[in-house]
Amino acid sequence: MTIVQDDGKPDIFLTMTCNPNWPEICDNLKAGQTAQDRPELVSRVFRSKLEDLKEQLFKKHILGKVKAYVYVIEFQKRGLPHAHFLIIMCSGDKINNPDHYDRVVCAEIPDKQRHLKMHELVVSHMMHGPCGHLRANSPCMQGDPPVCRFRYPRAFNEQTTQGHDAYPLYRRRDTGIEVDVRGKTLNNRWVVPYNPKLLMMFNCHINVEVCSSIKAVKYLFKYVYKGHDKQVIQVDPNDQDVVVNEIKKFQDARYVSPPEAMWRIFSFPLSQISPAVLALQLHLPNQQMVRFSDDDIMTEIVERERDKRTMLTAFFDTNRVNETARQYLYKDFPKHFTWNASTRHWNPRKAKSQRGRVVSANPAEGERYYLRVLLSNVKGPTSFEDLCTVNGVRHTTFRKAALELGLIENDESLSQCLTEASIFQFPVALRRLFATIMIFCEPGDVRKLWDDHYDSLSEDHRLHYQNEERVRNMVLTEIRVFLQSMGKNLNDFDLPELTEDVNLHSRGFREIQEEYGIVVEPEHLAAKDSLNSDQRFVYDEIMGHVNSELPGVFFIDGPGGTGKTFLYKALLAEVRSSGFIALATASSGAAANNMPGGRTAHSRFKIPIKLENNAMCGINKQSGAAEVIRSSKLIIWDEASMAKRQAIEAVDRTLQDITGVNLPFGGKVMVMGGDFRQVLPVIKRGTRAQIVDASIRMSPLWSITRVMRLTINMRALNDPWFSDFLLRVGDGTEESIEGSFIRIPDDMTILSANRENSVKDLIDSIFPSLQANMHSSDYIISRAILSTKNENVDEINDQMIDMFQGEEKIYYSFDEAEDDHNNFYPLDFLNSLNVSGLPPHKLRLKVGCPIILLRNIDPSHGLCNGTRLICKGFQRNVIDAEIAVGQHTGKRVFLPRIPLTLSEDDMFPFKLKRKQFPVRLSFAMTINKAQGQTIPHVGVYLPDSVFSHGQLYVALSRGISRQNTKVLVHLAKDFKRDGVYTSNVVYQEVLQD
Ligand SMILES: Nc1ncnc2c1ncn2[C@@H]1O[C@H](COP(=O)(O)OP(=O)(O)OP(=O)(O)O)[C@@H](O)[C@H]1O
Repeated sequence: MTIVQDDGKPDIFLTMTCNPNWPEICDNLKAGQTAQDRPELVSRVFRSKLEDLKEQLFKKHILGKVKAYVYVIEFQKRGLPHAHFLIIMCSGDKINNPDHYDRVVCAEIPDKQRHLKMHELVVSHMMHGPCGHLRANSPCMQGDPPVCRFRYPRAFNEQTTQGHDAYPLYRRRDTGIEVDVRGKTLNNRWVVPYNPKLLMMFNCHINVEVCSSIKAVKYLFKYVYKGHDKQVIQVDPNDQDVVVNEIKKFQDARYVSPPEAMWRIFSFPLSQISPAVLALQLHLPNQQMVRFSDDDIMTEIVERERDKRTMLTAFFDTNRVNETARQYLYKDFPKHFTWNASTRHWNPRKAKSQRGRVVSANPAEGERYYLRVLLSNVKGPTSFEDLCTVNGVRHTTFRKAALELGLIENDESLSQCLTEASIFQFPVALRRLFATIMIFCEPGDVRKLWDDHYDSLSEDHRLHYQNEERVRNMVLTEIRVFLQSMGKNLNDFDLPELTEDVNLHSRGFREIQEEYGIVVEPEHLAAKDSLNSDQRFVYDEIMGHVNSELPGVFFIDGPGGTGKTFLYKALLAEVRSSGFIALATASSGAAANNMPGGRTAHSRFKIPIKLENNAMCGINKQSGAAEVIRSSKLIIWDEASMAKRQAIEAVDRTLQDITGVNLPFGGKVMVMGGDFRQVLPVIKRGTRAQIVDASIRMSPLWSITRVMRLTINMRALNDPWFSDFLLRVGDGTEESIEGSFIRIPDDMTILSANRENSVKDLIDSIFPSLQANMHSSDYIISRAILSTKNENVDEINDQMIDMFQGEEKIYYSFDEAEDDHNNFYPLDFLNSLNVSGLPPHKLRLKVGCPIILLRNIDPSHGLCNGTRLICKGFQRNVIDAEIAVGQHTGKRVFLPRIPLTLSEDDMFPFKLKRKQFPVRLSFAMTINKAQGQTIPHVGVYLPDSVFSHGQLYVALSRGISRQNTKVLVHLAKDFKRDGVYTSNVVYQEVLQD
């Protein structure tokens, strides 16, 4: 599954068409013959060119290192042979942004004077059409009115951008270059995208496109569907130089159904495809397949077959007598045993391993399906009965056993979740859980859940009040608050009516009440007296504006650790303690959680997800959301450097509209803060220029913003050398070699002679004496290892949970491909997907281990994407956890399983729905998730270099000292220098004034 872990996306789609004028063809034609008269010659030459092309692509890595590919060759009955390739690159060479697209693909006609040969090749092979009004009868013109089905002529385009469908919109500048093709004048709008090197080498039509979505796979497999001639699959995960001549090893692909083939692309490394996959029999007890002829007698058949072993029963038998066999799943058996069909025995394997696949079963088949589910998860069963026995209890059906093991979903799971949570006896947390279930878990019958669990939901109130109605109203009122903070109303659900508002303070707008309800911590109020000189200056300036009701737009520019959050807390406490409203917002939930009453800017201002030009936020002028803004004396927006300027501009326009004041942000005192050295706004597959352009610094608002700097690093106060080093890394001024490689000080590095040992060394240095400290939340939460990619993070988390003592709880997700009525995507395939942003299928936890939340469950109560928690207890359908960071530290919460789907639906050609607890382990986490957090003992694990602006700086600046920050870099083998170097990406253009 390495490919999907990368990001699951194929990178390049390439089509090569035979050139009938290749000398290898022309020179072998007899007088008067054309290529069409010699199909066998054409086919031979084309295949040999194809071998050359593969050599270039997969051995010489001309477009980057290739991890896997699949191709289809079409020998059309008429027309020229051609081949389509779908190529997946190795993780370091993934084609992820338009700058990279431009290095691989060109869609312009080269200048004739400067690149004559290239110019001629493009004109001969890469110009589409003409079609449209230039040639209405071109075969590509279809529909009514007819349009070119390849959408030529394309629009001119100054720079490459990401299109909405599978392909990017390549750069096609209006250069004025025009060429004559088939009697018409064409320009860059007609160029079929190509790769210059390949075009030069192969002198034929060779279309190269970057696939930015999996939808391209569907396109490719259309050809397999059509039953065309051949297709070959190769996946090479270990980059072994396996010499395989697929042309010789054609496989008739007509019988491979497309999803199955896609599944193979995603599932199997080459070594596992090449030997045929052994289909493992699957049958219920005494229901194996039996062969007989028409004249066989029934009783004899039964007698003959009764004791005949099948692969499955022989698997049980082997497990009974062979202890080593018991460590394998049925599907993995062929890797270690060979099946002897005549003796009907599994014998220990001596030769190369083989891959097995249990014959598929559809959920509609009932028990056979559940048998398969059990076999896919339970190791070493010795009989059908043994498979049905869970924790010593023998179940009567496979379904019940699978249910008991948590492998399939219980229809009653939501009700059980509440029952299990009620055991912990935290009625407030239970009410929050009830609201969470209503919002996220799609319960079928809310009223029944309410009725069944009312006693536990109301337990605490019933102790104090006798009046039934009042108690019910109190419970409902509280649930309403949770619902409202998540943007929903009580009336949206089938619940009893609230007959009296028990909350006497809730007159007026809820948003206003909430703000007035924020408790000012004495510690924050006192913070103004311990501000350093920089902080004091900024504080006085801002409070001067607040007190004199003067408008003002500020930006507090401070490197990580210079006390921005500390200062915000002091400002918020001061304004609030005087009885005024101060709104605390931040770009990320994690940063919002660091401030009392903090909300994400998106939820506070209702910023639209799609930010068109001149967008406005979705706040109604008469609403509480508008009123609370109008009433506020101060607005803070932390991490504004991470927000898109279009979002900030939308807030500016909206505030002017709401307040009716024609001044920036409606004349409010707006305090933004952040650090441009840290991660910038996320633009999916954006170019460097697009990312930079999205920064607030590029906004017209920047010119009226007063920038104030904090320079004293309070986090690393005791280690001035370290804070200077961090600044040099962030500013990109640390001395570098080979462009961007900087040296990590020797005492901060972990030596990486051997990958496995060095990872262990890193873990030991960040989590020393783990066994003795495992149950100290402070110890656990003050440490983390950061890395760039999920796969590296998973590697560490897997090791750490093994090291953690205590009973392991495994939660399996329930996965489905939505609307997959034909069961095209087998469950094992869905389960095997490990996708960033979704929890794993197999979630392994232990009491005391740290986890990180992957969704905004209830941001105003501290449960947002990125919140770190500590596991306190497990039930089958609920996790009991404690918030471990931010304002809500110590709060107990119950987490239910919730259905999660991928926000990017172009990741797979189907919609994956995974029902799982929305958490991952967080001994290790990605650098982006750690932004804004102080992690006193921080490890930075860099098996690959960082790839975006500010990542290395964010990782290092989570720490507080050189001594407690450790970096592990896996250096390239050919890197021959003293010391450890790693790449540091800094976009200078966002740092310079
Ligand atoms: N004036 C101060 N007195 C004492 N401690 C301070 C002061 N200012 C900041 N600190 C402490 O320094 C550490 C870093 O401060 P803070 O988290 O506010 O920095 P930041 O600029 O918000 O960092 P980042 O950008 O990385 O989130 C915190 O532990 C904070 O409590």
